[in-house]
Amino acid sequence: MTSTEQTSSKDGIRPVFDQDRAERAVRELLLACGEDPDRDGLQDTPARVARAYQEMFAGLYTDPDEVLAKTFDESHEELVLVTDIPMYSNCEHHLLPFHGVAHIGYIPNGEGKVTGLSKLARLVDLYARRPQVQERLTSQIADALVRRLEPRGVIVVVEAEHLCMSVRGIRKPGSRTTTSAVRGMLRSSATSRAEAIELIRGRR
Ligand SMILES: Nc1nc2c(ncn2[C@@H]2O[C@H](COP(=O)(O)OP(=O)(O)OP(=O)(O)O)[C@@H](O)[C@H]2O)c(=O)[nH]1
Ligand SMILES: [Zn+2]
Repeated sequence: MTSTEQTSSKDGIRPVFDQDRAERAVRELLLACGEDPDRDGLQDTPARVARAYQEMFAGLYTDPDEVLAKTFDESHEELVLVTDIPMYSNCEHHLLPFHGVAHIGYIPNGEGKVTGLSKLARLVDLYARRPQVQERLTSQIADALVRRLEPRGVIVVVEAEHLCMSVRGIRKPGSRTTTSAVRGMLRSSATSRAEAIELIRGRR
């Protein structure tokens, strides 16, 4: 394996982005499409596309546990819910974007493990910025929260439109996919789960 193919044992984190290799691949793709990568408008395209992928897949190179490393000593023991976090990802099947919003709720354990609200949005960004499927994105966010905050419960809901279903293939623009991942007492207690879902549904 080359260094770029290595996957660390921890949560799929990869060590580096290989800019040269990505540029060569984009140039090849343009050639395969019958384009001339040396014509005026395309000369800088391989480098631009490579940089764009580095940015869109930046979550491959970051440890999610670092995002949640700092916690606050707050004794809050009821639901904390952040809704409508904008989310942009790329489906790993077609490398086309899927985008929408994420809603994240958790019930702290009352022993001081409360995270900063922005960290929930950072966690969405980190996992979204990888080649993904929506189901895995949703459960990875939930599982990172379980791992680091040891909360009483977690709920993650992601609503997204997949461009691979809009601009190609079945071509159904506007269709939305909703996925959820529910852990702990938000899974075991129907009342707690219903309260969280009601707050997510009634947010506007
Ligand atoms: N479950 C799931 N499926 C996804 C996601 N993103 C894309 N897909 C689906 O992945 C599937 C890939 O199906 P394939 O039959 O291998 O590929 P394809 O011939 O391009 O499929 P079509 O999109 O139906 O044209 C498609 O049904 C996509 O809609 C995702 O996040 N989750
Ligand atoms: Zn797709």
